[in-house]
Amino acid sequence: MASLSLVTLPSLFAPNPFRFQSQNPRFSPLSFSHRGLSPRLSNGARRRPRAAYVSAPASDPDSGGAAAGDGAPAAAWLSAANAAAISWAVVWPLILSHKMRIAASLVSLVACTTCTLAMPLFSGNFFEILIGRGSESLWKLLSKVAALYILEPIFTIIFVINMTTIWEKVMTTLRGQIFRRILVQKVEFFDRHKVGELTGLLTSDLGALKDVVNENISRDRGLRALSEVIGTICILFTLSSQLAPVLGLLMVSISLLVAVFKRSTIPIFKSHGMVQARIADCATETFSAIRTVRSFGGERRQISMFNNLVLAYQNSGIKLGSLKSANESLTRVVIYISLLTLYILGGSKVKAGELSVGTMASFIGYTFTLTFAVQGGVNTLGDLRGMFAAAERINSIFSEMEIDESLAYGLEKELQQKNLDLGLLYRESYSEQNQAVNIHYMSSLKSGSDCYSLARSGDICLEDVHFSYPLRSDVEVLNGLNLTIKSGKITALVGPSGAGKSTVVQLLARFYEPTRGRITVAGEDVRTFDKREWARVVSLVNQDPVLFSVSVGENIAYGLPDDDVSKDDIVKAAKAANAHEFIISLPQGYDTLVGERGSLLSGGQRQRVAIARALLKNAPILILDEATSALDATSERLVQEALDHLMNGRTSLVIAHRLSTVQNAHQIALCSGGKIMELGTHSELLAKGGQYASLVATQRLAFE
Ligand SMILES: Nc1ncnc2c1ncn2[C@@H]1O[C@H](COP(=O)(O)OP(=O)(O)OP(=O)(O)O)[C@@H](O)[C@H]1O
Repeated sequence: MASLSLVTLPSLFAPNPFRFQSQNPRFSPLSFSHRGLSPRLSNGARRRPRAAYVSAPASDPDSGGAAAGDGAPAAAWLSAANAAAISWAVVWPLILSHKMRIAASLVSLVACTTCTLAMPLFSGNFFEILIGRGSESLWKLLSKVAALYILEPIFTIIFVINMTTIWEKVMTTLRGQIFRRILVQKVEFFDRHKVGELTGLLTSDLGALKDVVNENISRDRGLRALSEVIGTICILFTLSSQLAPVLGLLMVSISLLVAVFKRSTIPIFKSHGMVQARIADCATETFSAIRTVRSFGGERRQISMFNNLVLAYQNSGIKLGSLKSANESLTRVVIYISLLTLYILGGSKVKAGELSVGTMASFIGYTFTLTFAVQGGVNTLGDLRGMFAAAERINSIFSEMEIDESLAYGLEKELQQKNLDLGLLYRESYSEQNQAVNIHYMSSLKSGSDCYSLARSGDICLEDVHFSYPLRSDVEVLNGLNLTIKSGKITALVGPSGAGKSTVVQLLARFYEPTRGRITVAGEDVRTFDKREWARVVSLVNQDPVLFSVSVGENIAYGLPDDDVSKDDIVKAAKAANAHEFIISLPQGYDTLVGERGSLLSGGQRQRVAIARALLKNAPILILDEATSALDATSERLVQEALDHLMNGRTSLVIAHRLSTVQNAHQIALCSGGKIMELGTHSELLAKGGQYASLVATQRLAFE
């Protein structure tokens, strides 16, 4: 992923040039950049900044990834909307794209296995020479052994490097794919799944997939174990068809033992893993709620909770250890019994002159090779089981996924305009027919400039809007809401708690779409615009704006996440938002980090940074959802001034509980029971003596 690289221009900022550095790699998923595009002018056109203070993401993750086969056009995601995220059909083409490395891996695998399997044979010859029966000289044999000792590690290195590289690349692509597929899901998907669940999917579940190769490329594991088992059995039957079955029996019993062990430990492993996860949960919850813990004196309770979990973890760990040691001992017993049988049978054959001492010695060597290889192979099977379980978990989450088509297609269209050949990850599902459907869908979407000019000049109308949240589809939150938000004017939306005001905001921001009715701008249904374009024309500032844990400057620049933003533009926006003064008083000015979710700033400061971000975005439609409700009088005044500046000339919808803050709005709409019950100016509604008037009375506001 590209990190947010920042261009500094010493000539512009001398003598103390600002040095923005990407402090937080988590910021980097800002993807699909418009590198080189510049902030919009008021007419929607783009302007190139004089100097890029905060640049767009340094490299487009998709273009960068495309080289590694990493990247999927949104249309391809769509065509694969119901395809499993992890399946052979997905993974196999990714593996096959590294043909040279696969060939190198296979050749080196055969070569290093041959070296390994040749060693017991040479040991046998060694003993033959020692007892004077060998046909070659000792030094010649020893030089062959030395050559094996040199070659085996070299082939092993080639095998391990190639296998690791192939799998790392495949996993990088899969991670990118899954992240993108999550990112274009409908908002309700994020209502349904916890953040921890989704991050777990990208980290531990995909980690299990990654480990299956990383942990099985060593000797006696995975493919090497398999090739050693096959090779050893062939050699043994060639050496002695009578003794080979003894070792065959040994192999079967060890496999059974390890398999039984693995099965018996599954529940303990599971509970061990679960307790581990609960320990992590407990620690995260305690530390993130440390102020609540302190204020309630809850330290003892948290300590005892943690101790109980650690104790449970210890007990399951000890149980696992005991089972492991039992398995080890049993394996050894089986090896010893086999060796004893081999000594008895083989010894008598050597004595009778039916078997050479060298062959007998080789057999003993192969006993160990086979044992370890079989044991390793069974362990690999266990890991594979874990991998399939992880893939199943990932696929089960994906099976519920519903791609936000309008967002994905918008993204696809943008990428196509940039002539980005991303390579298709879901080739098998990206048929010509799919492409035709996608192109048709995309061409029916209105262009970005249409969207911008309509949003600048047209009224927004909510026409007979009905809505239920997908997770509570039986409860109708909005039922037939009609409202016209006039272009360039301020409309206030007020009403009792739970009336549906924030829901209107969510629909206007198109986080959700109405279940019935429509929202139009200048008469055009907003669904005819792709969501990326729509997002550019709507600015949303709410009560608790989320800042990223990067610097103040970068947070403001996020108003235009795909553009190179100049320092001048950032400062201008900050000044207009009444934020410049406090920003320059911070230790590193615009370079000061704001902490997780902006926790190192006060509520009012966060709010003003968010307003500066919205000012930089310069969107024609503005939505303020309780933007000043959490502030004290001084902050509120500063923020209100900034908001007045922001609202100037824009189509604004303001939601406020404190009616004093909206009395000057051009029109006030009273929402109740999912409908607009009253509409007019403050004085008109007061004169009407309805619900608004009684709300005003309740708040004891002496307006006139
Ligand atoms: N994501 C959601 N999923 C399901 N129901 C929701 C969701 N968000 C809100 N609701 C429900 O929708 C109804 C309207 O909520 P909404 O937040 O729009 O009210 P509001 O008028 O903004 O209230 P307040 O003034 O208290 O913020 C409430 O009953 C709420 O429980």
